[in-house]
Amino acid sequence: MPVSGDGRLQLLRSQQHAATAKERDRYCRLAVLAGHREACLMFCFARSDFFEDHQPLKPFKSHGIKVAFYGYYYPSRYADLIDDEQRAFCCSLYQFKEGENHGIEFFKACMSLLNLDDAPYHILFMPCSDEFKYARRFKRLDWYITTHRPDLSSGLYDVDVFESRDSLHEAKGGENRILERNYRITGNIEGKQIIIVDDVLTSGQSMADYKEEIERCGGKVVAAIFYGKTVTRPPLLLIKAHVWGGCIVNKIKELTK
Ligand SMILES: O=C(O)c1cc(=O)[nH]c(=O)n1[C@@H]1O[C@H](COP(=O)(O)O)[C@@H](O)[C@H]1O
Repeated sequence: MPVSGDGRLQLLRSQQHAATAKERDRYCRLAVLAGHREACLMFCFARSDFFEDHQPLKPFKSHGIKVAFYGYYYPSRYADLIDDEQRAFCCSLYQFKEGENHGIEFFKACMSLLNLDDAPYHILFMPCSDEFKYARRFKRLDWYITTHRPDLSSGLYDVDVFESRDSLHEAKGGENRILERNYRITGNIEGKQIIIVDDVLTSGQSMADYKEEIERCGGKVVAAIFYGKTVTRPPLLLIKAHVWGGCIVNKIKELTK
């Protein structure tokens, strides 16, 4: 039976207030079956285990190095489609970006996963849109590394962010955008084993570009850690196929019981 616009909205609201992940999953599936477009995204965000290639705190290889991230980042346009926990994580990520959250827990959690046993390692932070934001974002991790981590050294001052540029995600061209390098590596990183630290991993283009520049200056990049990884958004058809497929399989199971 077709579900009215009001009915679809009701299903969507129900899932937003669902008490458990199981309930949320059920309401999301119902809303997808009822034809609600936003429910597809909600379902996809609620079930990253189905739709994401990489999970938080599970290292993977990319561009020949080990990569780990702390949690998923949902851009603000998706704020209404995520749950409280996801929203709280994004909020902590914004605070990290603004230098209001020191990021030490994130750093410790991701570093311990890398299982690197050939210390010392040198930490290089990803240059961002201007030198003020760069220092504000990373200065407390720099403090933590220099005061508490004899196995590491901090390269906060190895990088000179010499001019401001637009935020990368306002740059046109998607993954094919031309990255404008607004920094130079001025410290001596020759022969050092480098771990890159950044706030968000999206396409991986910035990481690859930074790695190239670090290696041109004689460093060897072994790993990269990120506070968040931007969630991927698969085609709606794929999400619908997943939900409809599951529904059909369940029906067949019921009928053949
Ligand atoms: O601050 C940004 O420019 C930014 C906004 C955003 O929504 N997502 C995002 O990834 N970024 C930045 O873009 C860089 C990663 O983008 P990719 O090169 O696509 O992996 C990171 O340095 C982020 O700080």
